Amino acid sequence: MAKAYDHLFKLLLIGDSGVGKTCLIIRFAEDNFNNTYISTIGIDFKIRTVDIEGKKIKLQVWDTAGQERFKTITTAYYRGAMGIILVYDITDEKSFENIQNWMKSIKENASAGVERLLLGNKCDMEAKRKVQKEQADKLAREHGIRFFETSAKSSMNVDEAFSSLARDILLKCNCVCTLGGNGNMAPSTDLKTCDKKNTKCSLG
Ligand SMILES: Nc1nc2c(ncn2[C@@H]2O[C@H](COP(=O)(O)OP(=O)(O)OP(=O)(O)O)[C@@H](O)[C@H]2O)c(=O)[nH]1
Repeated sequence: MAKAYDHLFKLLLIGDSGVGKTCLIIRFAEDNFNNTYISTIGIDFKIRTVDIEGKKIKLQVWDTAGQERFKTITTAYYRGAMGIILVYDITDEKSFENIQNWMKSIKENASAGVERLLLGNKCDMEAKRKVQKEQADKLAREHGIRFFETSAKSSMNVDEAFSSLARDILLKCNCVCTLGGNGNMAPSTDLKTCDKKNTKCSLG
């Protein structure tokens, strides 16, 4: 039977508790939004397949708990990710300051060459804005990564952000495939880099 996708990319969202990681994933995967806040316990994932450059890209998007007490569990998943999305809340200055710590955590725990993306979420709450777009633009430039302001509530830039990260991974074509292809992301060694540009991943 033909495979339903050309590539499987594993993405991970990190950032302080309450910035909207779960809501961004739900908006992206299910086009839904809920105002109720239920803090993530540990780790979870959702799936959506998108078309990029004529390829079917299955995105397995992992949601991590922002709370410090889950750090040991969540950092174990960094190494399996091809793309990591750092999220802050534009109405919460501390969550933006902490992006530096999340960057450090990526350096310590993720695979070298992992694609990163910075998101300033809750941009529908302009009246409560504490972080200016220029500040985040500057930070993103310093780290050589892309930046979007998003709203999981209004859906602004959500698809664009995920697609842009998927496109960057595809173009870079580290083309990391799962060896087992069973949809599980083990904390450490189930990934392989095939570094063939724009070819179909045969290992997935
Ligand atoms: N106005 C607005 N509220 C949002 C947005 N995204 C999330 N929220 C709200 O912010 C709260 C926290 O959202 P979550 O997605 O659960 O936050 P999280 O980052 O996953 O939090 P942890 O699981 O604790 O790490 C919820 O009450 C959401 O409804 C947004 O884009 N705009």
